[in-house]
Formats: sequence, C-alpha cells, structure tokens
Amino acid sequence: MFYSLQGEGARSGRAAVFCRFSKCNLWTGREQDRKAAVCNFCDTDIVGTDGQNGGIFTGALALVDAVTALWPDNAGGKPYVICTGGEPALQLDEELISCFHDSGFEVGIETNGTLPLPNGLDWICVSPKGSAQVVVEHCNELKLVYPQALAPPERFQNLSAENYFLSPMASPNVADSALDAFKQENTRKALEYCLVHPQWRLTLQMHKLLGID
Ligand SMILES: C[S@@+](CC[C@H](N)C(=O)[O-])C[C@H]1O[C@@H](n2cnc3c(N)ncnc32)[C@H](O)[C@@H]1O
Ligand SMILES: Nc1nc2[nH]cc(C(=O)O)c2c(=O)[nH]1
Ligand code: SF4
Ligand SMILES: [Mg+2]
Repeated sequence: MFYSLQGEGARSGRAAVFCRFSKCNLWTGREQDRKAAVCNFCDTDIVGTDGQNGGIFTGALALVDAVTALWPDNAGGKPYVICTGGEPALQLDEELISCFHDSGFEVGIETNGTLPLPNGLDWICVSPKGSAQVVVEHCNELKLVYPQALAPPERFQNLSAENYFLSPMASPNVADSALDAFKQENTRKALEYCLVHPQWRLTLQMHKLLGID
C-alpha cells in the first residue's frame, strides 16, 4: 500500500492510497510462467504480501485502518483508495467497500474486467488483457494497453464506458521503462491510433515519468 498520485487515465494527478492485492487470475506472477500467461506484460510484482506496508489482513476493518493511516490528516479533499493488484476482484467484496465508505473514502478499482465486481464501487477502470473475455458490463474508463495482438481496440469500442483510453505498453521491467525504445515505439503507435480514431484518448503512465510509485 502506498500514497501517490493516480498516474493513469481520467483521474490522473489525483492523490490516492493504492491498495495492491496479491495474486491474479491471468498470470501466476512467476517469470517462468510469463510467456504462457494470458497476460504476459505485467509491470508489477503481484506475488506475496511482503511489499511496502504489506501484510495479511483478516478483516475489513483492519485493512481500512491501515489504508486510513496512509491518508494525510486534516488535508481536505475527498480521501480516495484505489484497489489494484494483482487482480483485486479476486478478493474485494461489498463489506470492504462499505467499510471504506464508512471511513469517508471513495473507492476505485483497477481490474482486468474478467470477473464480476462487487456493488458500491465509485470508479471502475477496466483494462482488457489478450484473449480474456471482459464480463464487466459498464465502466467509468476502459484503459487498453496498446498494442496487444489479441486485444485490438476494435474489440472494445462498443463496450459501455464513459472514457476510452489507450495506454502504451511499457516493458515489464519497470526500472528501465521510462526511456526504452520499446515504449517509445508503442507510444508513437498509440498516438497514431488516437489521431485516426478520436473515440480513443492517449494516457501516459505519469508516475513512471515522474519516478514515483
Ligand atoms: C498491474 S495492473 C493491476 C490491476 C488489474 N489486474 C489490471 O490488469 O487492470 C494495473 C494497471 O497497470 C497496467 N499495466 C500493467 N502492465 C503494464 C505495462 N507493461 N504497460 C502499461 N500498462 C501496464 C494494467 O493494464 C492496469 O491498467
Ligand atoms: N501512480 C500510480 N498510478 C497508478 N494507476 C494504476 C496503477 C496500478 O498499478 O494499478 C498505478 C501505479 O502503480 N502507480
Ligand atoms: S496486468 Fe493485471 S491482469 Fe495482467 S498479470 Fe498484472 S495484475 Fe494480472
Ligand atoms: Mg502500476
């Protein structure tokens, strides 16, 4: 868990506590399994609970307390927690969402869209992966990593979303992702796609450009 600025999509620049759930249904998180995984470009360590402010939380209240401790005191603005991962839809439930609400938080999710979502979320970002079927029926933003051979934008242009974004694929190696040629090439391709298809907007991973979490 960490406090940072949302670096992607329609809410870019907004302060939030990121709550990163471990495990995913589209990749084990082990490098030896990456090539064969449905999602094979993940830029995140999704294994274990030993990350920054990590742990195993047996109840919603304990988790909400840990998130609340990361939000600045008396700071104004609406507290915001972004549930991400790994795939947060494997673990997030209505009880946790309503505990966050009781503590004054707005609750967002970053999801691959392949699993049904609990009720009560305030902001849903769906980011489709490869051949995986999206089951989430409506989202606030669709944020498609581009290019993906098995997930071209045309497959998603009729999904119900308030915003459609292309996010250039960065190399899975976060350390050198800011400047590498791979990302520059993908950024150029995404830019060109958005110019030809104005339904789609370009989003860049601002936190990586800034060198923050
Ligand atoms: C690590 S995922 C976790 C949430 C969820 N499992 C998902 O895929 O949306 C968080 C965000 O990072 C994006 N992402 C992951 N790897 C990326 C990469 N190599 N380049 C650009 N975006 C990436 C995902 O598409 C998603 O929007
Ligand atoms: N700053 C920042 N913004 C983000 N937006 C989505 C992220 C994610 O990994 O889910 C992310 C992240 O890891 N860092
Ligand atoms: S990007 Fe999301 S869906 Fe893909 S492996 Fe990482 S956590 Fe799973
Ligand atoms: Mg990230």
